[in-house]
Amino acid sequence: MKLFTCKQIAGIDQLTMKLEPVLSIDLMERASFQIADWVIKNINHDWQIYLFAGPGNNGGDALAVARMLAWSNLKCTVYRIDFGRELKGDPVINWQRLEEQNQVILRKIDSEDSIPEIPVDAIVIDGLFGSGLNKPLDGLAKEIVKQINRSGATIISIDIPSGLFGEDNSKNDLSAIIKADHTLTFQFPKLSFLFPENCEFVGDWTVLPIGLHPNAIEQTETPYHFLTKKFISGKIKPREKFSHKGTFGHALLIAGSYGKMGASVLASQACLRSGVGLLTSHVPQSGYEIIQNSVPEAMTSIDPSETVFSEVPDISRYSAIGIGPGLDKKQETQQALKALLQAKPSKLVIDADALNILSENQDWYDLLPENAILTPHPKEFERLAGASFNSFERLQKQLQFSAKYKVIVVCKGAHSCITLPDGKVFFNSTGNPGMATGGSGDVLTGIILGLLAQNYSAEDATLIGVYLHGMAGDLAATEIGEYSLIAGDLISHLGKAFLQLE
Ligand SMILES: NC(=O)C1=CN([C@@H]2O[C@H](COP(=O)(O)OP(=O)(O)OC[C@H]3O[C@@H](n4cnc5c(N)ncnc54)[C@H](O)[C@@H]3O)[C@@H](O)[C@H]2O)[C@@H](O)CC1
Ligand SMILES: Nc1ncnc2c1ncn2[C@@H]1O[C@H](COP(=O)(O)OP(=O)(O)O)[C@@H](O)[C@H]1O
Ligand SMILES: [K+]
Repeated sequence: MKLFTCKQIAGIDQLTMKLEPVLSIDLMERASFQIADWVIKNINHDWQIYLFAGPGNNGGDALAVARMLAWSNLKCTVYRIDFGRELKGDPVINWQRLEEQNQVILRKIDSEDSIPEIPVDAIVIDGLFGSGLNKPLDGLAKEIVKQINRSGATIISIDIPSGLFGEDNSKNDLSAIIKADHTLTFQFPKLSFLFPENCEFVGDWTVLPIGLHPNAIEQTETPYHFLTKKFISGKIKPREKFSHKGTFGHALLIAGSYGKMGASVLASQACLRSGVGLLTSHVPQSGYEIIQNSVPEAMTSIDPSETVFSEVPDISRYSAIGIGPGLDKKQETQQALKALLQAKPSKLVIDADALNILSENQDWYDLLPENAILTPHPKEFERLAGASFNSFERLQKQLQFSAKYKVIVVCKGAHSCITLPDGKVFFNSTGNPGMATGGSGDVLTGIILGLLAQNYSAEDATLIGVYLHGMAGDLAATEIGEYSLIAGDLISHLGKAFLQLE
């Protein structure tokens, strides 16, 4: 699914009106109906509803929603912010329709004194400002936001929490943004919803389709995408009847050190469960029995060192290489990593300590082979590319890094963010907080490695791997819940995740 900036969404709205064609007031009616329908189905009908309407179309939506809720006999009061300027366009029509309906109490807020007290057991519907916000809220608007946030009431924001920008909030006033429990957003999630620091404003979010025109969406170019099941399913290759283990590649995994062999075991198992033909796990001598016992399907390559990775084996036999989980950062490991990079493997996934070593030797970045896949969590990314003030800024750094070194970067998190050298960005839609547990990342490395070895392109191996990993986590969580989920459960649910994609 494509994701757009607020400005682009306004353009798609306009194009929809022209192409469908539909009048703006009717599009607003359609959008508002979706909101009202969700509210009617999801809230306690005994509760008082306080609707706050701003001066633009977001306010227009709120006015239409109030009228629709009154049809179902919900108890609504509308508070319209009055900046002393006349309402224009569709909000005027919706105001008149409310007056004619005469079932909703109508109030205006023109000073701080007229901001209502809101009881805890009320529902607030926030239609103050939407995607047309052009500067941080201040004055009366900010005071209303603060009063709503203080109330403890359940807050439902229309389209976007008022005060939040759809993309960059680096310069925003964070005390002037609605903290919604639910955000009901039209057609597309806004980019800012995918950044962890905005969770306190956005709450749970739901996308409500409002029938924006497919051609308008198609015509509008964007680098941003949200991974969907349909998109990923289309990339999975069936296994041919006469295929054999040679068809599915031979992966080399360089992982584990004394005391951290679990990383190698988890990544090896995940790699095998991802459909690879053959796997060789390169381990230090002390890891030999562990890997043989825990992953009998894997072959082994034994390092001369008793405890760490210190020497690159002959890599010519392997179709893809994964390196990093549990490696440690000893001097000999650092030199061996450098030697591996100098050998220019054509398909490479780099994780964990291999990334940490890289970030301590930044002059090696130029050695990164084209289309290498780097899978840092945000802290590892910070070590690689420097600190960022927020996720939006981090995304810009990530895009620069991908473009400069021609590599794919996966910044892992609740919505893992994938950047490609050509500037495309993909946010993951699968996964859950149960996956915030040691070893989850090692499993991801194994999955991506397995797919790479099977000759998926670096881009596809990354997109499929990230999506599948989260999906395995979601399947595991439905069975055992998020609390007890451990990395091994991701591996045992990979098969079911593949089945869902077929
Ligand atoms: N365009 C369309 O056809 C549709 C738009 N929809 C709604 O329309 C919204 C966008 O509407 P608008 O573009 O009118 O924008 P908004 O409703 O977000 O508000 C824009 C108004 O607020 C003022 N404003 C902006 N920032 C301000 C600030 N910091 N302090 C005080 N005033 C400020 C602007 O001058 C303008 O009058 C969407 O979020 C969505 O809720 C929906 O009705 C669906 C269809
Ligand atoms: N709250 C969350 N929601 C979805 N996925 C998550 C969440 N927390 C962690 N994950 C996923 O779990 C993995 C954790 O990786 P990482 O931080 O490298 O862990 P480790 O180093 O312990 O293996 C990532 O793929 C990340 O996307
Ligand atoms: K809003």
